Parts: sequence; structure tokens; C-alpha cells
Amino acid sequence: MSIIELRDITKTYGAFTALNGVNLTVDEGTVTCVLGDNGAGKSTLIKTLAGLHPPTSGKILVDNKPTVFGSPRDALNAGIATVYQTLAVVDQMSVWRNFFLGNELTTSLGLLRDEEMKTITSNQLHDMGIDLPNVDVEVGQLSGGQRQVVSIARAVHFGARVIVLDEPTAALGVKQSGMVLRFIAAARERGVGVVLITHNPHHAYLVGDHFTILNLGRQVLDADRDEVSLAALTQQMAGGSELEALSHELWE
Ligand SMILES: Nc1ncnc2c1ncn2[C@@H]1O[C@H](COP(=O)(O)OP(=O)(O)OP(=O)(O)O)[C@@H](O)[C@H]1O
Repeated sequence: MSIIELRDITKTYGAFTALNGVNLTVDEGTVTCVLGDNGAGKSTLIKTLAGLHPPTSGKILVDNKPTVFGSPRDALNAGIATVYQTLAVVDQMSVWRNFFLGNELTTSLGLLRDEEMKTITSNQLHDMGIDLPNVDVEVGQLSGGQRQVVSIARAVHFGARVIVLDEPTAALGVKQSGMVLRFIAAARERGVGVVLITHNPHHAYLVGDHFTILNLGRQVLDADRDEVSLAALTQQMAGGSELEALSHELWE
């Protein structure tokens, strides 16, 4: 079932059109990849999904009902969690404190239930395939991939139905990217709808069920996995026909 659907979304900034008639459906337990080069409109799409700004025209449906996100809180209440590249984690705090940041478990006297929170954090990460030897370590000591994973696990644990990931592998090496992609697959297995924003078709193709390419605000590809090969995805991302024309020019 689709959790969220964007229909014919357009966003203009003054005379400039950043999104032009974009359609996107996020289903339970699927990974929808949004690809695009710089300036394609990816951040604008994230802001629309996160309730940071309303579209100029078009509809947002949550559970098939037309919805207006007046603020990021509305998007969160609808179960949409956005994990930004600049992660909302506090480097000087432990993994478990970060995990429960803003959602701390306390006793009736207001004391933190430390041990319980540590166990839950550890189990949650373990269940999704990440074993941290110690959830007491500061987040600042984790690798970039582990930090991403903690942020995603936190969103899943606190009930996100859709997680929007903004270039989660952009700053990571091969091994770390692999860890994050494995974690994305684990979130999908739990029925979470994932929107993976990336400019890397190889990463997208490793986990994606559906692919959309944005180019200057327009959707130039919108295809299920069985309708597009990695080669076709890569070629479209690279500008496809433009590249062919360029090589023709070069060798003529
Ligand atoms: N607040 C704004 N006012 C005017 N133009 C904007 C604004 N925000 C974005 N744009 C323009 O909209 C276009 C799409 O920007 P957007 O940030 O969504 O692209 P992107 O795909 O995320 O690119 P990048 O990967 O470089 O961040 C760009 O040309 C950008 O300059």
C-alpha cells in the first residue's frame, strides 16, 4: 500500500521552476531512489516531503488522503522522518543518549532509565545487523557510516513509516557505504518506505525498487527495477543522449 504520494508537484522560486510536475509514490517496504545531478531539484523535493515548504501546485496524499504539511511537525506526525546529510546527532554524547535524544525514558521521579535505554539501543542496532561493542561511546568516535546508521535506526525505532535519506553515502568509502546500504535494506524488510536521494546510480541500483531521475526539476525517468538496467540508469544519469552527441562532436 502506498504511504505517501506526490502528484504533479511543482515548486517555483520567483520566476525559477525547481520542480516541474513531479510524481512520486512511496510504498511500504520499498526503496524509491531519487537521482539527479547538482541543481536537479533533489533538495527541493526533500523539503517538500519534510514539510519545510509547501509545493506551489500539486497534491500530497498520505494514506490516500490529500494532506497539507504546514510544518516539519506535520510531516513527522504523518510518519515521515528525514535524515539529513548534516546529521542531527551530538558528537559529544554517547550513542544511546543520541538514540533517545528528545524521547528519553524516565522514572516517575524524572530520572533517566539509563540501563533500559542502553539495552534498547543495543538491541535495535543488533536486530538491524549492526553490532557496536559499546553504546556508551561518543557518537563522534563512530565512523561516518555508523553515524548514519544510528540516525536511521533511531527514526525506525520511533515509528517512522517513511524515511527520507539525503545522500547518505555521499561522504563514505566503499565499505562504509555497504554498511549503510545493508541497513537501508534492513529497514525495508521491516516494512519502512525508504526514499533514497543520491547522485550515485550504482548505490541506488544495489537497493532500489523504483527509480526516478530529476533533471532541472523534470522527471526524465520514472521506472520500476524490472524496467531499467544499471547501465541504462547510469547512462541516463550521465546525460545520455547529450554525452552521445558530445562524443559525436569530438570524433567527427
Ligand atoms: N530558495 C531558493 N530560491 C531560489 N532558487 C532556489 C532556492 N532553492 C533552490 N533553488 C534553485 O532550485 C534549483 C534546484 O535546487 P536543489 O537544491 O533542489 O537541487 P539539488 O538537486 O538538491 O542540487 P544539489 O545536489 O546541488 O544540492 C537550483 O537551481 C537552485 O539554485
